[in-house]
Amino acid sequence: MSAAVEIRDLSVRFGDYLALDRASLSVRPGEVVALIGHSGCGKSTLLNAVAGLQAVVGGSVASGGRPVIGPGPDRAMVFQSHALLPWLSCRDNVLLALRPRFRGEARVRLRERADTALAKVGLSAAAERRPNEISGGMKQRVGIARALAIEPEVLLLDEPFGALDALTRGGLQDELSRIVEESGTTVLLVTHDVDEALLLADRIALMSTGPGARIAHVVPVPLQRPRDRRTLAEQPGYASLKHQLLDFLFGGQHAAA
Ligand SMILES: Nc1ncnc2c1ncn2[C@@H]1O[C@H](COP(=O)(O)OP(=O)(O)OP(=O)(O)O)[C@@H](O)[C@H]1O
Repeated sequence: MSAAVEIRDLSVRFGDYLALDRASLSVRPGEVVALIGHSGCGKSTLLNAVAGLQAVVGGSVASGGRPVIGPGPDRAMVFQSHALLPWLSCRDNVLLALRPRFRGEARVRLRERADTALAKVGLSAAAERRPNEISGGMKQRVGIARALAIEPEVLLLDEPFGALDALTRGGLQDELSRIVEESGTTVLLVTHDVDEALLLADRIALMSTGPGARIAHVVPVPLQRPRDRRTLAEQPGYASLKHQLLDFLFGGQHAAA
């Protein structure tokens, strides 16, 4: 079976600055891979390249065995800022993403799809509300509903909970974990949060610091699922894994491998 996402020797340059230098990562179908690394190392750049939003100077990205040459309905991105249109209701924001994906489907069917996606993230009651009438956490949920509604093969999450308070973030991480386990969607998640990575990921890709960043190590997370944040730390291996990740981030081992 081909990889869900295959990043091979990817290089990205911004003028004189070589941000990524031959970065490689393979994500298996249904796998959740978290990408962590220092601020500015190139995590978003890598994710944007997978989304087809970033020009590259070398290497390749494939999604489901097909070369990525631009954005496509097989990949959906959720950004840190929710990027909702303020004049549309939550439902209409989701519908906007759905229409080009399911062209030709009846309005009533599209609406059903939007409402199912909103229900998955617990927002049925807010379907008619506009973004300025809901909280930051709810806006981020709409962003996730919008991404899920197009039934992508790969969900690309760029620090989706970074702007939220700890309590809201925890709730959304639990929801995401449940949704991903139920749907079997492949996920590539950029995060700064080691605990988030350990809660959600099957493997954690550690990115070296730029210029010339690449994937320095990939660490498996063999913790039992379903994972519960309240008992996760008691699982055997948790403490040493967390240690290893913090060591990488703060122990000076983050230079290019
Ligand atoms: N459009 C651009 N033009 C010039 N330089 C850019 C551009 N986008 C990113 N960079 C540079 O490329 C490097 C990688 O940026 P990127 O946003 O991918 O890092 P990141 O790891 O996602 O950072 P953070 O964790 O802070 O969000 C940084 O040094 C950044 O300044």
